[in-house]
Amino acid sequence: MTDALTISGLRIRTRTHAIVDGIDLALERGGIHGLAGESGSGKTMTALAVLGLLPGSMTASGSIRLADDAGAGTGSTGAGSTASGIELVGASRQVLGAVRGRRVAMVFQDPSTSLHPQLTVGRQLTDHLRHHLGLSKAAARSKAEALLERVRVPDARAALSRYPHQFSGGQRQRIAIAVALACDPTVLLADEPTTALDVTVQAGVLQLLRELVDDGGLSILLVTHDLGVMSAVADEVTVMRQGLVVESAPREKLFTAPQDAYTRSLLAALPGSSFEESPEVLVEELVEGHEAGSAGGAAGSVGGLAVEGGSAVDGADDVEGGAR
Ligand SMILES: Nc1ncnc2c1ncn2[C@@H]1O[C@H](COP(=O)(O)OP(=O)(O)OP(=O)(O)O)[C@@H](O)[C@H]1O
Repeated sequence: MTDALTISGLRIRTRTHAIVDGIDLALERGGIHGLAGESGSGKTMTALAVLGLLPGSMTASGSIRLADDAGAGTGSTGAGSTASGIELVGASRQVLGAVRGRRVAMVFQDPSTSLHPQLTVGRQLTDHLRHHLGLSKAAARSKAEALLERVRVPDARAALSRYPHQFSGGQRQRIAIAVALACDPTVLLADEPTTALDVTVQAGVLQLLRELVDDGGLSILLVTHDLGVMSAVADEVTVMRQGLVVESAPREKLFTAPQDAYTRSLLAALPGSSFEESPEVLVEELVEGHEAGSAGGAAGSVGGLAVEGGSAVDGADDVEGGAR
């Protein structure tokens, strides 16, 4: 398999109707694939179907194949694993259990979903590492510190002793990403990972996702209703509407020559210029857009993003109330 994840003819149904009605999507290895579309179009259910986590009232059919990379992640998933990948639709609990967290991890809009409020960050990370990877206490602590450094949480060693509420929203999302990366997954499903964040920290988290992919070994399916977010970091973008794919294209093509009328209407709703080649340039544009957008009321889009200050990744998030 050349793609990290290949979705073909995916259908998700309730007893009465189709939520997702036969979609195809290929998540390229080492890329960020944006899944965009209006609320209710089926983006989240598509991501949940990858991990076999759909609500009990829904069933999935079609195919979701995860590349079965030799040496990737933490080893073979056993049953269900073939040369052409691991089929996840209809997979057994054993296969899904081996894939979840270890080969495919997920981060959500609200980082509290994956962080226990009454346990220190270090305890959560080390428990996770010891349970899944069987590391010794010392090795787990050392890897936990390295993970926090990888997601650019300042003063990683001290951060291990703190509780989630002692961090700002942006830092908490970074910690949730660290937990997700603990077992070196090959695929990260990120569902609106910046939507709940203050405008001053969104771009920094997006830039972190870009860096994690560029460092190698990780591919990201980025679910968001916000095409501005897509323009900043995605390599490919798939646009969904009412359970169907309306358009799928490389970022530049989608933003400069959208083929579908619905995509064009989404782009027309973006304030100002929304596409540039370089994420760094975009981060600057996003700040300018935000400043202009604050006056013009361009809610929830390109105009709502800004850097975190300093290195454009770290800094303001802390200043705003990071480690206290
Ligand atoms: N537990 C559930 N039972 C039945 N239908 C559901 C359930 N959860 C979501 N749905 C429906 O499934 C459809 C797709 O929802 P989904 O969450 O995938 O949309 P989305 O594109 O991610 O939008 P949003 O960003 O608003 O979450 C929606 O019509 C929603 O109402």
